[in-house]
Amino acid sequence: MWDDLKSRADSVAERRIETLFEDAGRARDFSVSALGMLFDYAKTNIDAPTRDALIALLDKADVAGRREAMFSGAPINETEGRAVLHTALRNLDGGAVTVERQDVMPGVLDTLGRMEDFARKVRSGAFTGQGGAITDVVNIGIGGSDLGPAMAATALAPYHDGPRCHFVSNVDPADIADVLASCDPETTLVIVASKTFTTIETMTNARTAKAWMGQAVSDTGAQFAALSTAADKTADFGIAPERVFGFEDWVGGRYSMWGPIGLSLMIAIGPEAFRAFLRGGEAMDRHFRAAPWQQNMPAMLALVGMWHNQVLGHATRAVLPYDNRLARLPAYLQQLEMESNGKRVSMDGEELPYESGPVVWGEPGTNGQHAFYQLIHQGTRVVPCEFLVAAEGHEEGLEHQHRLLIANCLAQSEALMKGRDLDEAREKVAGKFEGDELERQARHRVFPGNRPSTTLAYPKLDPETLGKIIALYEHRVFVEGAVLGINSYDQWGVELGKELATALQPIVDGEESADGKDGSTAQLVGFLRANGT
Ligand SMILES: O=P(O)(O)OC[C@H]1O[C@](O)(CO)[C@@H](O)[C@@H]1O
Repeated sequence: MWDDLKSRADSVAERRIETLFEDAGRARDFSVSALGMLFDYAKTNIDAPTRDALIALLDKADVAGRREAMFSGAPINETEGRAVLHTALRNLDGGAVTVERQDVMPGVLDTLGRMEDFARKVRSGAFTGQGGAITDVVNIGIGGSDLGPAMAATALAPYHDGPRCHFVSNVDPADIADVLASCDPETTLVIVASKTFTTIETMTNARTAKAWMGQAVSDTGAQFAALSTAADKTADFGIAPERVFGFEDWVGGRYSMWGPIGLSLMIAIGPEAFRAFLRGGEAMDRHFRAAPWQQNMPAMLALVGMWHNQVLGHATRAVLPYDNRLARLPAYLQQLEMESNGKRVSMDGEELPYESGPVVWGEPGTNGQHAFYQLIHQGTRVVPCEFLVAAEGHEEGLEHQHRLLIANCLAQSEALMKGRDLDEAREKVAGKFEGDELERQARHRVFPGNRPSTTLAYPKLDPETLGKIIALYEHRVFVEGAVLGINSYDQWGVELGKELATALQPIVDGEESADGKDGSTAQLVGFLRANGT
């Protein structure tokens, strides 16, 4: 199958994407419309037979069967023996979802209710700090316990009507110091977000926050809440059970923002808006389970990605939101996609015969245009681009600026596809240069074009739409993992560095010698210790 796709790739290598638009129905046929959103992949070199061959991958890998295994609570995270049920966190209709014959929904809905109750009290001032109503919420967490709520808090800024919300993740003391400098300990709520409650960065920052608060507040524990699967450890930290919001190990860290890990977001935007976010995710779940593959947005998003990465060999993918509030989306997707599908062996431990998931990176437009788009348009590598754009912004009276933003987004995908040939480039410089110099100058102005991109267009970045977009990307990762035979739900690749950091700590502290370390590491320790550590 992969060989068939590779030979298709060879046969279309010289074809210009724009020639595919000789078919007047191309745009409609090579798009998916669902849930009020439009995913347009017409500006790729995928034709109908290629699409059929890609869809065949789904059937070969029994993606439909695996999808139902996931939704029904089977332990599809096979290396850890766990179910994968973040979808239960947004299953607002509460229909039974069973893990080991136990319906998990009563627990999920009970925790959601407790979160809403707490969020309302914080927002209304019924829950206070020593100095009165809470003015600032500091979420301390890292990876999945940070990126989701931090990304969404930025995305949904127009919906914030609660206390200010801050996110601390890095063990670099600069991170927490900068945040705490703007907060009053007497009116700050600290939320320690950690699935395991052992992550060294988070626990170190939590202790720092506790010490900071302790200088002004007599009962610091009363201004702390915890989001974790480890109730025993949250108790040891001194956080009362009524402010501990638990979840189960079938929620992966990078899939966890729909449940307790979303508490800081819920406090910022309110429980009703948070429910709208959940409803968006739930709607995407229904779509993903029911839509035939060709009309299935997550499936087609995944297949287009695999065509570019595994078949054509484009190693990276740029995520380019023309929506400034999605500034953290690329970072969020880096964890979601690269921690999930950045694996070198398949589920059964065999080396993958193809590339794993791509490198994902990006920045909002139009900023990126003035930074790295040069390489995207004229560099030697092809970087498939994923544009996101809203039909409407939130800024009344500035609609003309939003239209300018849209024009820029559409212009980029058009420029990537069409490019500019040497004749056009010559015309651009004719009159300014002559002879050989004209030729030389013209060559610098050639855009090869034929560079693929997709665009996800949606009405407006409101909570429900954000929920749809995030669930769309989650399911894309699932489909890609299922086709590649990867376990998308473990992350052993983060372990080695953690273990070595623990072993290096006493060496950096000067308590142990660096003898026995490699020469480079020993030299760096020596330099850093000699210069201030
Ligand atoms: O929520 P925890 O347990 O603190 O983990 C934080 C992050 O660390 C990781 O386990 C690995 O870095 C991520 O998967 C996770 O989101």
